[in-house]
Amino acid sequence: MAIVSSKQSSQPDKSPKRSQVKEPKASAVDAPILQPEADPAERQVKQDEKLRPQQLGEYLGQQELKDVLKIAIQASQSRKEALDHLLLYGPPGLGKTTIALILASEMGVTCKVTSAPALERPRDIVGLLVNLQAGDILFIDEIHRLSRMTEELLYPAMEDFRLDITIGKGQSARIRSLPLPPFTLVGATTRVGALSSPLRDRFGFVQRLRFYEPDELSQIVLRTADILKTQVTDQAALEIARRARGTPRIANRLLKRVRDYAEVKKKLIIDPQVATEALELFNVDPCGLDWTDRRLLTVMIEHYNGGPVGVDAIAAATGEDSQTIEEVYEPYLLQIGYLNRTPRGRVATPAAWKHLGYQPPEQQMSLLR
Ligand SMILES: Nc1ncnc2c1ncn2[C@@H]1O[C@H](COP(=O)(O)OP(=O)(O)OP(=O)(O)O)[C@@H](O)[C@H]1O
Ligand SMILES: [Mg+2]
Repeated sequence: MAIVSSKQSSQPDKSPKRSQVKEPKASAVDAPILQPEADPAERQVKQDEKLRPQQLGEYLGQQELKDVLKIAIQASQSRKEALDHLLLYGPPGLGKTTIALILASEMGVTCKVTSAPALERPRDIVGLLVNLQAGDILFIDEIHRLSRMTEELLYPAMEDFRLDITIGKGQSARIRSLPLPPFTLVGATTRVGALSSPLRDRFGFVQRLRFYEPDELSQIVLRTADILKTQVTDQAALEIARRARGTPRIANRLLKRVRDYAEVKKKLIIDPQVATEALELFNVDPCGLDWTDRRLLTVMIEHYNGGPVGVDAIAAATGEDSQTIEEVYEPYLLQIGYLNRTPRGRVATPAAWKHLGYQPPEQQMSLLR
Protein backbone atom coordinates (compact mmCIF):
# COMPACT_ATOMS: atom_id res chain seq x y z
CA MET A 1 0.00 0.00 0.00
CA ALA A 2 1.48 3.32 -1.03
CA ILE A 3 1.24 6.20 1.41
CA VAL A 4 -0.09 9.15 -0.56
CA SER A 5 -1.80 12.10 1.08
CA SER A 6 -4.77 13.83 -0.53
CA LYS A 7 -2.67 17.01 -0.69
CA GLN A 8 -0.14 15.27 -2.85
CA SER A 9 -2.67 13.77 -5.19
CA SER A 10 -4.05 17.24 -5.91
CA GLN A 11 -0.53 18.61 -6.49
CA PRO A 12 1.19 15.86 -8.38
CA ASP A 13 4.14 18.04 -9.43
CA LYS A 14 5.18 18.50 -5.79
CA SER A 15 5.09 14.83 -4.90
CA PRO A 16 8.46 13.20 -4.39
CA LYS A 17 10.06 11.31 -7.27
CA ARG A 18 10.36 7.63 -6.64
CA SER A 19 13.01 5.68 -8.42
CA GLN A 20 11.77 2.34 -7.07
CA VAL A 21 9.12 0.82 -4.88
CA LYS A 22 10.11 1.72 -1.36
CA GLU A 23 7.17 1.12 0.89
CA PRO A 24 8.84 -0.34 3.98
CA LYS A 25 8.50 -4.07 4.11
CA ALA A 26 7.04 -5.21 7.41
CA SER A 27 8.25 -8.34 9.08
CA ALA A 28 7.38 -10.02 12.31
CA VAL A 29 11.03 -10.20 13.26
CA ASP A 30 12.60 -6.89 12.37
CA ALA A 31 11.06 -4.69 15.04
CA PRO A 32 12.43 -6.40 18.17
CA ILE A 33 15.80 -7.35 16.73
CA LEU A 34 16.87 -3.73 16.29
CA GLN A 35 15.38 -2.34 19.50
CA PRO A 36 18.16 -1.06 21.77
CA GLU A 37 16.38 -2.08 24.99
CA ALA A 38 17.12 -5.53 26.45
CA ASP A 39 14.28 -7.87 25.46
CA PRO A 40 12.49 -9.91 28.16
CA ALA A 41 14.27 -13.16 27.20
CA GLU A 42 17.67 -11.47 27.46
CA ARG A 43 16.76 -10.07 30.87
CA GLN A 44 15.26 -13.30 32.18
CA VAL A 45 18.05 -15.75 31.46
CA LYS A 46 20.73 -13.11 31.95
CA GLN A 47 22.21 -14.14 28.60
CA ASP A 48 23.89 -10.78 28.43
CA GLU A 49 25.84 -11.38 31.63
CA LYS A 50 28.54 -13.62 30.20
CA LEU A 51 29.07 -11.17 27.33
CA ARG A 52 29.43 -8.19 29.65
CA PRO A 53 33.01 -6.92 29.96
CA GLN A 54 34.36 -7.23 33.52
CA GLN A 55 37.38 -4.89 33.32
CA LEU A 56 37.95 -1.49 31.77
CA GLY A 57 40.44 -3.08 29.34
CA GLU A 58 37.69 -5.33 27.91
CA TYR A 59 35.29 -2.39 27.50
CA LEU A 60 35.80 -1.42 23.87
CA GLY A 61 35.26 2.09 22.48
CA GLN A 62 34.12 5.15 24.53
CA GLN A 63 37.78 6.16 24.79
CA GLU A 64 37.16 9.63 26.30
CA LEU A 65 34.92 8.17 29.00
CA LYS A 66 37.49 5.50 29.85
CA ASP A 67 40.27 8.13 30.06
CA VAL A 68 38.20 10.16 32.54
CA LEU A 69 37.40 7.09 34.61
CA LYS A 70 40.98 5.82 34.71
CA ILE A 71 42.19 9.12 36.18
CA ALA A 72 39.29 9.20 38.64
CA ILE A 73 39.96 5.62 39.79
CA GLN A 74 43.69 6.24 40.26
CA ALA A 75 43.14 9.50 42.15
CA SER A 76 40.55 8.08 44.49
CA GLN A 77 42.61 4.95 45.14
CA SER A 78 45.71 6.96 46.01
CA ARG A 79 43.68 9.20 48.34
CA LYS A 80 41.84 6.13 49.69
CA GLU A 81 38.54 7.88 49.18
CA ALA A 82 35.31 6.86 47.50
CA LEU A 83 35.03 7.80 43.84
CA ASP A 84 33.05 10.97 43.19
CA HIS A 85 29.40 10.44 42.14
CA LEU A 86 28.98 9.70 38.45
CA LEU A 87 26.04 10.34 36.15
CA LEU A 88 25.99 8.38 32.88
CA TYR A 89 23.57 9.30 30.14
CA GLY A 90 22.88 8.08 26.65
CA PRO A 91 20.54 5.88 24.63
CA PRO A 92 19.78 2.31 25.77
CA GLY A 93 22.25 -0.52 25.22
CA LEU A 94 25.45 1.58 25.01
CA GLY A 95 27.00 0.21 28.20
CA LYS A 96 25.92 2.31 31.21
CA THR A 97 25.16 -0.61 33.55
CA THR A 98 28.37 -2.29 32.37
CA ILE A 99 30.42 0.77 33.37
CA ALA A 100 28.96 0.78 36.88
CA LEU A 101 29.83 -2.91 37.35
CA ILE A 102 33.33 -2.43 35.91
CA LEU A 103 33.97 0.52 38.24
CA ALA A 104 33.10 -1.63 41.24
CA SER A 105 35.38 -4.44 40.11
CA GLU A 106 38.26 -2.03 39.33
CA MET A 107 37.87 -0.40 42.75
CA GLY A 108 37.44 -3.77 44.50
CA VAL A 109 34.11 -2.79 46.03
CA THR A 110 30.53 -4.07 45.89
CA CYS A 111 28.00 -2.63 43.46
CA LYS A 112 24.38 -2.56 44.62
CA VAL A 113 22.14 -2.33 41.56
CA THR A 114 18.68 -0.84 41.64
CA SER A 115 16.43 1.28 39.50
CA ALA A 116 14.33 4.36 40.31
CA PRO A 117 10.92 2.68 39.87
CA ALA A 118 11.95 0.21 42.65
CA LEU A 119 12.60 3.11 45.05
CA GLU A 120 9.12 4.49 45.25
CA ARG A 121 8.84 4.58 49.05
CA PRO A 122 11.42 6.48 51.14
CA ARG A 123 12.17 3.31 53.13
CA ASP A 124 13.41 1.59 49.94
CA ILE A 125 16.33 3.99 49.54
CA VAL A 126 16.92 4.20 53.31
CA GLY A 127 17.30 0.39 53.43
CA LEU A 128 19.89 0.48 50.67
CA LEU A 129 21.86 3.42 52.07
CA VAL A 130 22.19 2.12 55.62
CA ASN A 131 23.54 -1.19 54.35
CA LEU A 132 26.36 0.31 52.29
CA GLN A 133 30.00 -0.34 53.19
CA ALA A 134 32.67 2.34 52.82
CA GLY A 135 33.57 2.83 49.15
CA ASP A 136 30.60 0.81 47.79
CA ILE A 137 28.88 1.78 44.56
CA LEU A 138 25.14 2.31 44.50
CA PHE A 139 23.90 2.10 40.92
CA ILE A 140 20.49 3.64 40.22
CA ASP A 141 19.16 3.02 36.72
CA GLU A 142 16.53 5.31 35.15
CA ILE A 143 17.45 7.90 37.75
CA HIS A 144 15.24 10.54 36.09
CA ARG A 145 12.26 8.61 37.46
CA LEU A 146 13.02 9.04 41.20
CA SER A 147 10.12 10.12 43.40
CA ARG A 148 10.50 13.55 45.02
CA MET A 149 10.88 12.18 48.54
CA THR A 150 13.53 9.68 47.53
CA GLU A 151 15.39 12.40 45.65
CA GLU A 152 15.35 14.68 48.70
CA LEU A 153 16.77 11.91 50.88
CA LEU A 154 19.58 11.52 48.37
CA TYR A 155 20.72 15.18 48.49
CA PRO A 156 22.38 15.09 51.98
CA ALA A 157 23.40 11.46 51.42
CA MET A 158 25.34 12.43 48.30
CA GLU A 159 26.71 15.71 49.62
CA ASP A 160 27.61 14.98 53.24
CA PHE A 161 27.14 11.17 53.53
CA ARG A 162 24.29 11.82 55.91
CA LEU A 163 20.78 10.48 56.08
CA ASP A 164 18.14 12.91 57.36
CA ILE A 165 15.11 11.07 58.65
CA THR A 166 12.01 12.80 59.96
CA ILE A 167 10.66 11.23 63.14
CA GLY A 168 7.13 11.95 64.33
CA LYS A 169 4.52 14.14 62.71
CA GLY A 170 3.27 17.73 62.85
CA GLN A 171 4.68 19.99 65.60
CA SER A 172 6.57 17.20 67.34
CA ALA A 173 8.33 16.13 64.15
CA ARG A 174 12.12 16.15 64.43
CA ILE A 175 14.88 15.43 61.96
CA ARG A 176 17.48 12.87 62.96
CA SER A 177 20.72 12.67 61.03
CA LEU A 178 22.48 9.34 60.63
CA PRO A 179 26.04 9.23 59.32
CA LEU A 180 26.58 7.10 56.22
CA PRO A 181 29.84 5.56 54.99
CA PRO A 182 31.39 7.37 52.04
CA PHE A 183 29.95 5.76 48.90
CA THR A 184 29.67 6.44 45.19
CA LEU A 185 26.34 6.95 43.51
CA VAL A 186 26.35 6.00 39.84
CA GLY A 187 23.17 7.16 38.12
CA ALA A 188 22.14 6.16 34.61
CA THR A 189 19.54 7.77 32.42
CA THR A 190 18.43 7.95 28.83
CA ARG A 191 16.93 11.42 29.53
CA VAL A 192 19.41 13.71 31.23
CA GLY A 193 17.16 16.71 30.56
CA ALA A 194 14.47 15.18 32.78
CA LEU A 195 16.76 15.28 35.86
CA SER A 196 16.18 18.10 38.34
CA SER A 197 19.14 20.46 38.51
CA PRO A 198 19.76 19.99 42.28
CA LEU A 199 20.24 16.28 41.62
CA ARG A 200 22.35 16.77 38.49
CA ASP A 201 24.59 19.29 40.29
CA ARG A 202 25.47 16.76 42.99
CA PHE A 203 27.30 14.51 40.54
CA GLY A 204 31.04 15.11 40.31
CA PHE A 205 31.14 13.62 36.82
CA VAL A 206 28.46 13.85 34.18
CA GLN A 207 29.43 11.67 31.23
CA ARG A 208 27.65 11.03 27.97
CA LEU A 209 27.94 7.69 26.20
CA ARG A 210 28.00 8.11 22.45
CA PHE A 211 27.00 5.73 19.70
CA TYR A 212 29.83 3.40 18.66
CA GLU A 213 31.60 3.60 15.31
CA PRO A 214 31.38 0.50 13.05
CA ASP A 215 35.05 -0.41 13.69
CA GLU A 216 34.49 -0.29 17.48
CA LEU A 217 31.35 -2.40 17.16
CA SER A 218 33.13 -4.90 14.96
CA GLN A 219 35.72 -5.36 17.75
CA ILE A 220 32.82 -5.99 20.13
CA VAL A 221 31.33 -8.54 17.69
CA LEU A 222 34.69 -10.36 17.48
CA ARG A 223 35.02 -10.40 21.26
CA THR A 224 31.48 -11.76 21.68
CA ALA A 225 32.08 -14.37 18.95
CA ASP A 226 35.10 -15.53 20.91
CA ILE A 227 33.04 -15.94 24.08
CA LEU A 228 30.30 -17.76 22.14
CA LYS A 229 32.98 -19.94 20.46
CA THR A 230 31.86 -18.91 16.98
CA GLN A 231 34.23 -18.17 14.11
CA VAL A 232 33.57 -14.87 12.37
CA THR A 233 35.79 -13.21 9.76
CA ASP A 234 36.78 -9.56 10.23
CA GLN A 235 34.72 -8.55 7.20
CA ALA A 236 31.64 -10.39 8.47
CA ALA A 237 32.05 -8.73 11.89
CA LEU A 238 32.09 -5.35 10.15
CA GLU A 239 29.00 -6.29 8.14
CA ILE A 240 27.14 -7.04 11.39
CA ALA A 241 28.57 -3.93 13.08
CA ARG A 242 27.33 -1.62 10.31
CA ARG A 243 23.77 -2.72 10.88
CA ALA A 244 23.82 -2.54 14.67
CA ARG A 245 22.71 1.11 15.05
CA GLY A 246 25.87 2.09 16.91
CA THR A 247 24.75 -0.08 19.85
CA PRO A 248 26.67 -3.02 21.42
CA ARG A 249 23.52 -4.72 22.68
CA ILE A 250 22.13 -4.82 19.12
CA ALA A 251 25.50 -5.95 17.69
CA ASN A 252 25.55 -8.90 20.11
CA ARG A 253 21.96 -9.76 19.31
CA LEU A 254 22.55 -9.66 15.54
CA LEU A 255 25.60 -11.88 15.95
CA LYS A 256 23.51 -14.46 17.81
CA ARG A 257 20.92 -14.50 15.03
CA VAL A 258 23.62 -14.83 12.37
CA ARG A 259 25.16 -17.68 14.38
CA ASP A 260 21.78 -19.49 14.41
CA TYR A 261 21.55 -19.09 10.65
CA ALA A 262 25.10 -20.33 10.09
CA GLU A 263 24.48 -23.37 12.29
CA VAL A 264 21.31 -24.34 10.45
CA LYS A 265 23.04 -23.85 7.09
CA LYS A 266 26.00 -25.91 8.35
CA LYS A 267 28.53 -23.10 7.79
CA LEU A 268 31.48 -23.44 10.13
CA ILE A 269 32.75 -19.91 9.61
CA ILE A 270 30.64 -16.79 9.40
CA ASP A 271 31.87 -14.92 6.33
CA PRO A 272 30.36 -11.74 4.85
CA GLN A 273 28.09 -13.74 2.55
CA VAL A 274 26.58 -15.79 5.39
CA ALA A 275 26.23 -12.65 7.53
CA THR A 276 24.50 -10.72 4.74
CA GLU A 277 22.13 -13.59 3.91
CA ALA A 278 21.15 -13.98 7.55
CA LEU A 279 20.65 -10.26 8.12
CA GLU A 280 18.56 -9.97 4.98
CA LEU A 281 16.42 -12.84 6.22
CA PHE A 282 15.80 -10.86 9.42
CA ASN A 283 14.99 -7.80 7.31
CA VAL A 284 17.81 -5.73 8.81
CA ASP A 285 18.55 -2.86 6.46
CA PRO A 286 22.23 -2.30 5.43
CA CYS A 287 22.20 0.91 7.50
CA GLY A 288 20.50 -0.76 10.46
CA LEU A 289 17.12 0.89 9.84
CA ASP A 290 14.10 -1.08 10.92
CA TRP A 291 10.55 -0.97 9.67
CA THR A 292 9.55 1.91 11.95
CA ASP A 293 12.56 4.07 10.99
CA ARG A 294 11.74 3.56 7.33
CA ARG A 295 8.10 4.31 7.92
CA LEU A 296 8.84 7.54 9.84
CA LEU A 297 11.08 8.77 7.04
CA THR A 298 8.66 7.63 4.31
CA VAL A 299 5.78 9.51 5.96
CA MET A 300 7.93 12.65 6.29
CA ILE A 301 8.85 12.45 2.62
CA GLU A 302 5.50 11.48 1.19
CA HIS A 303 3.18 13.52 3.43
CA TYR A 304 5.36 16.53 4.19
CA ASN A 305 7.74 16.65 1.26
CA GLY A 306 10.59 15.87 3.66
CA GLY A 307 9.66 18.49 6.26
CA PRO A 308 10.13 20.62 8.27
CA VAL A 309 7.45 18.85 10.27
CA GLY A 310 6.75 18.68 14.00
CA VAL A 311 7.25 15.44 15.88
CA ASP A 312 3.59 15.37 16.94
CA ALA A 313 2.47 15.46 13.32
CA ILE A 314 4.83 12.56 12.50
CA ALA A 315 3.49 10.68 15.52
CA ALA A 316 -0.12 11.21 14.44
CA ALA A 317 0.62 10.14 10.87
CA THR A 318 2.47 6.97 11.87
CA GLY A 319 0.56 5.96 14.98
CA GLU A 320 3.81 5.96 17.00
CA ASP A 321 4.12 7.67 20.34
CA SER A 322 5.96 11.01 20.02
CA GLN A 323 8.16 10.34 23.09
CA THR A 324 9.21 6.98 21.61
CA ILE A 325 10.03 8.70 18.34
CA GLU A 326 12.15 11.28 20.16
CA GLU A 327 13.95 8.88 22.49
CA VAL A 328 14.27 5.66 20.54
CA TYR A 329 14.18 6.41 16.82
CA GLU A 330 15.45 9.94 16.34
CA PRO A 331 18.85 9.67 18.09
CA TYR A 332 20.08 7.08 15.60
CA LEU A 333 18.55 8.80 12.56
CA LEU A 334 20.24 12.04 13.69
CA GLN A 335 23.50 10.21 14.25
CA ILE A 336 23.64 8.73 10.74
CA GLY A 337 22.59 12.04 9.19
CA TYR A 338 19.16 10.96 7.91
CA LEU A 339 17.29 13.47 10.02
CA ASN A 340 17.90 17.05 11.06
CA ARG A 341 16.26 19.03 13.84
CA THR A 342 15.59 22.60 12.76
CA PRO A 343 13.72 25.34 14.67
CA ARG A 344 10.75 24.71 12.34
CA GLY A 345 10.68 20.94 12.83
CA ARG A 346 12.25 17.72 11.61
CA VAL A 347 13.74 17.49 8.12
CA ALA A 348 14.54 14.27 6.24
CA THR A 349 17.98 14.83 4.73
CA PRO A 350 18.83 14.14 1.06
CA ALA A 351 20.71 11.02 2.25
CA ALA A 352 17.44 9.68 3.71
CA TRP A 353 15.55 10.42 0.47
CA LYS A 354 18.18 8.57 -1.53
CA HIS A 355 18.37 5.64 0.88
CA LEU A 356 14.62 5.09 0.53
CA GLY A 357 14.76 5.38 -3.26
CA TYR A 358 13.45 8.94 -3.65
CA GLN A 359 14.95 11.81 -5.62
CA PRO A 360 15.44 14.70 -3.13
CA PRO A 361 13.96 17.99 -4.39
CA GLU A 362 16.22 21.03 -4.88
CA GLN A 363 14.24 22.92 -2.19
CA GLN A 364 15.15 20.20 0.32
CA MET A 365 18.84 20.52 -0.48
CA SER A 366 18.73 24.32 -0.03
CA LEU A 367 17.10 23.99 3.43
CA LEU A 368 20.23 22.25 4.61
CA ARG A 369 22.75 24.63 3.11
N1 LIG B 1 32.00 -1.03 25.45
C1 LIG B 1 31.53 -2.26 25.38
N2 LIG B 1 32.33 -3.28 25.02
C2 LIG B 1 31.83 -4.54 24.91
N3 LIG B 1 30.55 -4.87 25.15
C3 LIG B 1 29.70 -3.91 25.54
C4 LIG B 1 30.14 -2.56 25.68
N4 LIG B 1 29.11 -1.81 26.08
C5 LIG B 1 28.07 -2.63 26.18
N5 LIG B 1 28.41 -3.90 25.86
C6 LIG B 1 27.49 -5.04 25.79
O1 LIG B 1 26.20 -4.55 25.57
C7 LIG B 1 25.27 -5.06 26.54
C8 LIG B 1 24.39 -3.91 26.98
O2 LIG B 1 25.10 -2.99 27.79
P1 LIG B 1 24.47 -2.33 29.11
O3 LIG B 1 23.49 -3.27 29.74
O4 LIG B 1 25.59 -1.85 29.94
O5 LIG B 1 23.70 -1.12 28.45
P2 LIG B 1 22.91 0.07 29.16
O6 LIG B 1 23.47 1.35 28.60
O7 LIG B 1 22.94 -0.12 30.62
O8 LIG B 1 21.45 -0.12 28.60
P3 LIG B 1 20.02 0.32 29.28
O9 LIG B 1 19.89 1.81 29.05
O10 LIG B 1 19.02 -0.47 28.48
O11 LIG B 1 20.08 -0.08 30.71
C9 LIG B 1 26.14 -5.63 27.67
O12 LIG B 1 25.65 -6.85 28.11
C10 LIG B 1 27.49 -5.87 27.06
O13 LIG B 1 27.64 -7.22 26.70
MG1 LIG C 1 21.37 -0.64 31.93
